Amino acid sequence: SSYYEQYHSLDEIYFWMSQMVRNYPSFIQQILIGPSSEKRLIYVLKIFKGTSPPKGAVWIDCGIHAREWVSPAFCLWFVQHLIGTQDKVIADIVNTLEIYVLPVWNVDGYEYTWTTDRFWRKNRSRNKGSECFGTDLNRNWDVNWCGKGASKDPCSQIFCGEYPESEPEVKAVATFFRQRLNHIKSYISVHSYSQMLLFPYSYTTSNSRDHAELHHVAQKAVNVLKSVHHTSYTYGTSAQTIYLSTGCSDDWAYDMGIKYSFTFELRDRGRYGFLLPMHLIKPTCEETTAAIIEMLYHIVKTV
Ligand SMILES: Nc1ncc(C[C@H](C[SeH])C(=O)O)cc1Cl
Ligand SMILES: [Zn+2]
Ligand SMILES: [Zn+2]
Ligand SMILES: [Zn+2]
Ligand SMILES: [Zn+2]
Repeated sequence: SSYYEQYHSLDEIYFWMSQMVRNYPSFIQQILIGPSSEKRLIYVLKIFKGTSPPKGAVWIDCGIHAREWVSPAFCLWFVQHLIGTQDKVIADIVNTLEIYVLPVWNVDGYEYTWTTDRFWRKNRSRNKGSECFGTDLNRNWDVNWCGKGASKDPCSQIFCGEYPESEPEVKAVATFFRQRLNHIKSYISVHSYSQMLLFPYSYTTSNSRDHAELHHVAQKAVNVLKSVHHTSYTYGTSAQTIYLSTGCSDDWAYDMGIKYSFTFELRDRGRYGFLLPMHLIKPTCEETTAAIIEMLYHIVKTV
């Protein structure tokens, strides 16, 4: 099976990124956004094919949670698809918007799942006064930090960290966003598993002021997704659809003014869970790509 139908180690993904930049220097740039807590480098790829200045940017991150391996697999697939396809809709999008893709956010945790513990979720930072390592990078954001759905226990899988943005992986992305606030129009975070498309809020069950539009975009995306391989997704606000949680990246982005803020939970619903077999990478990436292109097409019409 092809390169894009396999899971790849961190070193392989670093090599893949350098190859993409080398092979498509006019379309792809590599941006170093900061070090991880173990001093590995965190890179974002910027994809743009336009000749006139971009009308805005969209952000897609993968691998915030280490064990969710299909997420980085999707980011690699998606970049390859943006570059390799002749699709008119995609051409329109990459000629108008810059696409920022972060293939592996939690680099230390991802490496750890390859070497030591396949089910690790958090990053690998040391916690003062505790034997337990790691903070949940999706509970460390400065938005109702460490309230419901997060824990102050360093040994918890949803440990919120010492303080908001205490983790270098979070600080790097937050800084990147603050430098580009009016430029970035959409935030999409890719997780697994449960087959859900979620949007703010997760820190309250109330609807956001943009609920109707976000609901519309999610509904369209889920319908397009289903049309590819008959995969059913649920969708709605995080708090109403899964659980209340605080300090999440999508809520932070939304409250910073990035209206089109979404979290994907890819396949499956629990049969394989985080251990999604390689032969399901292709259908998962095909359906998710179709859904995200539908969303970006809606967004590109609004800029
Ligand atoms: N805003 C959010 N959107 C989705 C989720 C679910 C993921 C599932 Se891996 C998580 O718990 O971090 C959690 C939050 Cl806080
Ligand atoms: Zn996750
Ligand atoms: Zn609704
Ligand atoms: Zn099918
Ligand atoms: Zn629409």
